[in-house]
Amino acid sequence: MTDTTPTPREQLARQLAEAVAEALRADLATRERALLVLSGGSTPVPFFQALAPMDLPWARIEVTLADERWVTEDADDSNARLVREHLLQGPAAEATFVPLTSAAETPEQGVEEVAARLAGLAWPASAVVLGMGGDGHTASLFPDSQELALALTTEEPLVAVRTPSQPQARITLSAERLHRARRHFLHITGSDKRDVLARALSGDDVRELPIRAFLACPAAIYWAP
Ligand SMILES: O=C(O)[C@H](O)[C@@H](O)[C@H](O)[C@H](O)COP(=O)(O)O
Repeated sequence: MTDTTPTPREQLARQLAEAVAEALRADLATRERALLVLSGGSTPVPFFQALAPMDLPWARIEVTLADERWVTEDADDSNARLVREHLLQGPAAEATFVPLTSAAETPEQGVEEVAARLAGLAWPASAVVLGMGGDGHTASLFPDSQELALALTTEEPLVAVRTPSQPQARITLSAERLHRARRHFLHITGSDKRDVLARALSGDDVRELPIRAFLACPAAIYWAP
């Protein structure tokens, strides 16, 4: 007899999907369109898979990314590919997805075009779902990035980011634009990230642990072992 009890991480993904769906429904009760900002990486996949089949007016929902690696959409490490493969399936395929890359060689060359693309979306976002790396980064706001100070202070929506800890050039929503949301969710799993979160909650230096810029938005923390 196979055990069908969901794991803590599967339960977490489902609870987060229900909370995000509820946020979208609430906003769409009074607005024509709603915007959802998602992070990439590995953690969100079960969340995307739990959200995709939900009964939502997907044709009125816009989806974009908190950040992206500056790679083609068919690359293994493309966040756009992750969203298309795990979220924009079935009912959710009706959503409007706005990727953060262009045909430009570099994010520095592409940032203006992508910013123009974002301008027409339904800001403030209904929800921003953030992840977190072991170094306390979120989106592509990395402690070892020379663009971190700019990304934390600029009024511009997007920043091109290069950082020694990452193999690819990246583009990220700025802290200002990530804050332009009605709700923030932090989706993390495992004991290592729990310990990083504990450190982040016990200090104030955002440059040391950039996730700190979003812990008092307020943020709903979705963590499972
Ligand atoms: O492009 C990315 O990689 C994400 O947007 C990034 O900010 C992610 O949320 C963290 O790196 C955690 O990634 P994992 O979920 O893979 O640990």
